[in-house]
Amino acid sequence: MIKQKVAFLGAGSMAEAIISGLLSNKKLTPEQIYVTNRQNKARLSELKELYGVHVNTNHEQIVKSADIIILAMKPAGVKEAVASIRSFTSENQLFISVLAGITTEYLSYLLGHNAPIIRTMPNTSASVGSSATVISPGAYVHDAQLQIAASMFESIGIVKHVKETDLDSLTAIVGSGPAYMYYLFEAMTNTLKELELDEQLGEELLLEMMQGSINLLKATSDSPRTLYESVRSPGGTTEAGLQVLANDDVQRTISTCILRAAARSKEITKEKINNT
Ligand SMILES: NC(=O)C1=CN([C@@H]2O[C@H](COP(=O)(O)OP(=O)(O)OC[C@H]3O[C@@H](n4cnc5c(N)ncnc54)[C@H](OP(=O)(O)O)[C@@H]3O)[C@@H](O)[C@H]2O)C=CC1
Ligand SMILES: O=C(O)[C@@H]1CCC=N1
Repeated sequence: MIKQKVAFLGAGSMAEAIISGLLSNKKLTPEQIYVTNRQNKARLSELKELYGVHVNTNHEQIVKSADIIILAMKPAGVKEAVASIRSFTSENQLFISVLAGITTEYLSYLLGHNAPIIRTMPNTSASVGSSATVISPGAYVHDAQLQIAASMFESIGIVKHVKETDLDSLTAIVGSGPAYMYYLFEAMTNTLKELELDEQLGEELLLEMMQGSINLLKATSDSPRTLYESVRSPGGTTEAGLQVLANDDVQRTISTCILRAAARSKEITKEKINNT
C-alpha cells in the first residue's frame, strides 16, 4: 500500500489504465488519487464516476498538495502542461512521466527546479494488467522513490529497470510494439474474407493461435527460427508462405519499422528544444 497522494496531469487512456491498475491491486485508495486534464470536464466526470477519484479542472488544487505527480499528457502538450503547474510544484514532490521521447533533463528544465523525475514507458496492455513497463530514474531520484514508482507500475504488469539512454529504443519495443502486433493481427483477419471463412470463427482461432505461439515462445529455450523451422515441412504449406515473406524481405521491413519508431522517440525532445 502506497501512502502518498498521487496527482495525474492528463486523464486519457494511459492515465485511466494506471488508475485502474492501482485501484484494483489496492496500491492506492480512490481518496489518494487526484486527476486533472486540459479542458474535458465530461472525461473527468467519467473517471470520478468509474473510480471514485477526486477530479478538478483547477491544476493548482490538484497538484499543490500531491506527493507524486504523474505526467500523462501527449508529448506535444508537455510545455503548456508543465507551465500550468510549475509555480505550484517543488523539489519535495516526485514526478513520474509516461511521455514518449521526453527526457528527464528536459522535464527538469521545464519545471525549473531539481525535483526527482522518473521516466517510464508502459503500454496499453496496462488496461488488462499486462503492460511491459520500463522505468528509469533521472537525477535527484532516491532509491525509495524509484521503488514506489516501480511498485505503482507493477500494478499494471511487469516492470524492468533500465538506463534512460535505452528508453527511446525501448519505447519502440514496449510502447509502440502493441500497435505492430495489432497491425499483424489485422492483416491476418483481413485475409479471412478472401479465404471465404466465417470471420467470427476465424478471429477466435487466430487469437488462440497467436496466444499459443506466444505461450510456446515463453515456455521454450528454442529460438524463433527453430520454432518456425519445426512448423515448416519441405514442399508443404508453411514453406510456401515463408517463401513469400522472404521474397518481400518482411523481416527487414519490421526492423526498419522499429528503428524508425526508436529514432522518432529521440527526435521528440530535440524538436521541443529547437522550438524553445
Ligand atoms: N497510448 C499509448 O499506447 C501510450 C502512451 N504513452 C504516453 O502516454 C501519454 C498519454 O497518452 P494517452 O493517454 O494515449 O493520451 P490521451 O490523448 O488519451 O490523453 C491525453 C490527456 O492529456 C490531457 N492534457 C493535454 N494537455 C494538457 C494540459 N496542458 N494539462 C493537463 N492535461 C492535459 C488531455 O486532456 P484534454 O482531453 O482535456 O485535452 C488528456 O486527458 C503520451 O505522452 C504518450 O506518449 C505511453 C505509453 C503508451
Ligand atoms: O505513439 C506514441 O507516441 C505513444 C508512445 C508509445 C505508444 N504510443
